[in-house]
Amino acid sequence: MNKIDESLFPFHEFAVNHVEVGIHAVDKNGQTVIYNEKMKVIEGLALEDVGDRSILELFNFEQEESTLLKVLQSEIIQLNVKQTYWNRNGTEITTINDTFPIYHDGELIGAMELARDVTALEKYVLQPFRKNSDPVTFNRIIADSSSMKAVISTAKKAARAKLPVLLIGETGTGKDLIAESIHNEFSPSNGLFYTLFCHSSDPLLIDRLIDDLSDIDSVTLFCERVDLLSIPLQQELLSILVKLGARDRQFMASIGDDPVELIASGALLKDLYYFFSSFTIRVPPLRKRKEDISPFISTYLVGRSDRFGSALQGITTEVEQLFLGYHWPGNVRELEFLLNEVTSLATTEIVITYDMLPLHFRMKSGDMTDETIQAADFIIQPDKELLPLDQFLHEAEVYYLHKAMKLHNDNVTKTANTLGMSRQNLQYRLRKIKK
Ligand SMILES: Nc1ncnc2c1ncn2[C@@H]1O[C@H](COP(=O)(O)OP(=O)(O)OP(=O)(O)O)[C@@H](O)[C@H]1O
Repeated sequence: MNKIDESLFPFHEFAVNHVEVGIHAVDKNGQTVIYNEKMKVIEGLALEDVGDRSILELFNFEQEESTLLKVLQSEIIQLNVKQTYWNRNGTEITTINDTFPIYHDGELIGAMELARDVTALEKYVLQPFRKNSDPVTFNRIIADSSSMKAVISTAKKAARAKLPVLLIGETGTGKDLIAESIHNEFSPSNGLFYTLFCHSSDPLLIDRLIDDLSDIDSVTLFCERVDLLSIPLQQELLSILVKLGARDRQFMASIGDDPVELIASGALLKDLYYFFSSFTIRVPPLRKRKEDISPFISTYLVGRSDRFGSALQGITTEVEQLFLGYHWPGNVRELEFLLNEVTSLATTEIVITYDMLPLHFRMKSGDMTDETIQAADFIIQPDKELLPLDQFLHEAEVYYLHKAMKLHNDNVTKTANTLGMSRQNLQYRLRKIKK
């Protein structure tokens, strides 16, 4: 490489780390060589996690599902490949990826993936419960479980009181749906429903909010996942909210974790929490209200049949058992995406059978159910053959991490503290055992 090229290295490095596109490059052995800032945000991984591990180890991909590996093997460019998954923070991410083989002096030296984050866009395009432009109301929300009934009852009180509301819950539990239903409870008198997507660290986000809202008197502002906003932007947001507060405006926000924990870890500004928390509504994860799974599926299938004439009417007992045993880290959204995937491939089938479930789901659900490994499996029995040590240690790790997560209600930070490891390390291990 000549001198002029070398002098451009700092520019290249700057561009790689500031561009709003995730970049992940691997050498021809599949080892990561470039992993930029945006990719870290998208995948929720730190560079230490990536280190010199191969991408097969890092992600919950089947070999044929990793586009980087596919391109390394086939040397064929892959364009516009959509991937949806849950990153280490439990956040659901949808990206559109372009992946290219990389050559030097005519020889293949690796592959590079460029990922565009389309999560926010995707959410609004792909929501079967948001038919056309119908406003979302409480009667759209599936709430058969007593815990969800209590949530809806508090949300209705909040709608009447018109005080700030903070919705707390894991990703995909239905916080946006509840916020919009609160707004529409007394529609049209509530005016505009404005969502501020806080997933972005764009410094102009708040400026745009001021431009959009300063002349509108009657509005509900919903700050979606305010805990994902940087602290300086949270500070800016708070001072704007205080200024905007005077007129006919309602404020709501959602966060993805316990507020005390978020404040302690520096992810949420205490004063912003106080601002929103006149009404706090905790939306339970789906694994804690499994009574909602069947009604959700029935409503989904009826909707699918009305709109696309699908013949599917239900699920087999085997699939139901699997769904009831699974821990649904992506909550209702994960269930909805799974049903989208299954129903889009169905033709004349009337019920969803185990064989119709995608391989990635069958593997995940099999690994993480209690029945897979029992404590007794670790006791040496005279009538049982000994396992190779590696296999024994692997099974013990799966068992121990699964139990530890359960004890802490699937809270990664708390489990990591108890096990004396970093959150990143635990996330990496959990992903590894899910394969
Ligand atoms: N109780 C429910 N009844 C019907 N649909 C639901 C329910 N809960 C969630 N959904 C559907 O699941 C998807 C995710 O819901 P929503 O966007 O409200 O979740 P969220 O908790 O706000 O997620 P995030 O924290 O990622 O913003 C949506 O398509 C929504 O329609």
